[in-house]
Amino acid sequence: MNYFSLNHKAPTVNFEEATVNGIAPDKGLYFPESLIPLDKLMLETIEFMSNEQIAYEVIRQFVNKSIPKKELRKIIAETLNFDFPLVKLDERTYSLELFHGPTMAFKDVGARFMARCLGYFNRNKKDQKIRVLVATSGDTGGAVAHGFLGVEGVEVIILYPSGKVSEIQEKQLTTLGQNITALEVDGTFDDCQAMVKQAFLDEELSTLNLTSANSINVARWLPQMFYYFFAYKELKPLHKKLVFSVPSGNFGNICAGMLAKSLGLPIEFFVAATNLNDTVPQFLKTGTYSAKPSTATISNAMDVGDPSNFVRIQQLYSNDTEALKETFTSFSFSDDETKKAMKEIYTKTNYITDPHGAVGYLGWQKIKEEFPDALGIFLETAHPVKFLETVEETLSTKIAIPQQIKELVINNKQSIKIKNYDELKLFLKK
Ligand SMILES: Cc1ncc(COP(=O)(O)O)c(C=O)c1O
Ligand SMILES: N[C@@H](CCOP(=O)(O)O)C(=O)O
Repeated sequence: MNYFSLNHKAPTVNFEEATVNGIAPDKGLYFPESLIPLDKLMLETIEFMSNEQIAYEVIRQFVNKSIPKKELRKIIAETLNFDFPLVKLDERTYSLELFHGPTMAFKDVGARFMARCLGYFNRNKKDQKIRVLVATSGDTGGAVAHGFLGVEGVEVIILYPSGKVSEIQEKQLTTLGQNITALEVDGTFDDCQAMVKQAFLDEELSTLNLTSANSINVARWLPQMFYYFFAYKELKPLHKKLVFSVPSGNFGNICAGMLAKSLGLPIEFFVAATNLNDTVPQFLKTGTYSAKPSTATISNAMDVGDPSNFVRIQQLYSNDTEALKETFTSFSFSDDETKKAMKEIYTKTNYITDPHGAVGYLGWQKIKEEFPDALGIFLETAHPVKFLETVEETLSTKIAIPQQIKELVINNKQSIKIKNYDELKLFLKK
C-alpha cells in the first residue's frame, strides 16, 4: 500500500517514506491509497486471538513491504507489553483504560511503535541523524520522549506551550536528557504545531532530515486503531452494538477508530467529545470549518483549535459531511460540566476519571438515548494522577501516587525557552 498527500501535489510514497517524511512536501497529511477490508473470519474469531496477533493483522497492509514480517511482529510485541483493561461502570457504560503504558497516556502505543519503525529504517544509516520534531499539549511529548529515549541516530525536539501542561506532564518531557530536548514555547499548542509544520517546509532546514512524531505521522497515527479492536474483542460475546466516545483534541485517535470501522470493525457510531475547543462541533453545526486560537481548559491535552486530523476524517467520507454525520457527531463540554461528570462517576461507581476521560463519558451520556440497544465505551486516555491537583480538588479525595511518578517528580526540569519560529530555526541550525 502507498500513501498519497491530502494536498494532492506530492508523489505517492510507501510506509517507510511516509514515516521518514512525516508530512508530504506539499504540506499535506499522508493518507492510505487503498483500504483492504479485514478477513471476516478474523473478526468472527477475534476473541481467540492475542492482542499482538490482532495488531499484526490490522497493521500489516499499512506497513506492507517496508518492514519484514518477523521484524514487524517484534516491533508489535515490544510496543504492546502492557494491558488495555475495559472497566464496566454500569449496565451500558464501559471505560477503556489506555493509560497502562510507561507514561500513563494512550500516546505510548503510537510513540513506541513509531520509535521502533524509525529505528529499523535507520539501522544502516547511523551516520545520518534523523531529527524528530514534536508539538505537544501535554501527553504526546512525554510518550515520544520515553519512546525515543536512547534510539541511536535519532534526536528528538519537543515543543510545548509554557505554563499550559500539568506538572507531571512537564516533568515527563523535560527531565530525560540524552537525545531529548524540550523547547518551552511562549504561546499555545497551536503555535507549537504551526512552528513544527513551518519547519518542514523551510528550504533552509531541508538538510536536517526532519520528521514529525505527532499523529500527522502515519506511524504514530495508525497503531491507535488497535484499541478499538481490543475493546471489540472483549465485548463481542455480548452481541451488542458499540458506540465509542473519544475525548478529542487533534482528532488522531478517533480518526484511527473510524479507519478501523472502514476495515470492517463493526462499530455503530462515534462521538468526538471535545472541551471548549469546539472547532469540529461548530463545523458540524454551521458547515464552516473555522480554526481558532485554543482556549486553556482542565483537559489541557485537548486544547487544540485547529485539529490536524479532521481532514483525514473528511477524506474517509469522501468529504461528504452528510455521510459523515451518519456515523459521527461531536459535542463540546465546559470545565464545569467536566468536573460535574467526574463527581457523578465517582459518587455512583467509586471510579476515578481524569478530566479527558470525563469529557468522553459526557459524550456518551449525551447520545445514549439515541442508541438504546448499544453499549457505550468512553476512552480513558490518561491516568488521573497526571492531573493530580484537578482530580483531588474536584473529588475531595487523595489518589495514590504510583512509584514511577514519585521518582519522576524529584527530577529537575530542563528546557530552553523560545518565543517564535526564528528562535526555533536558530536552535535547529545549531
Ligand atoms: C489524555 C488525552 N486525551 C485525549 C487527547 C486527544 O487525542 P487526539 O489528539 O488524538 O484527539 C489527548 C491528546 O491528544 C490526550 O493526551
Ligand atoms: N493532545 C496531544 C496533542 C498532539 O496530538 P497528536 O496525537 O497529534 O500528537 C498531546 O498531548 O500532546
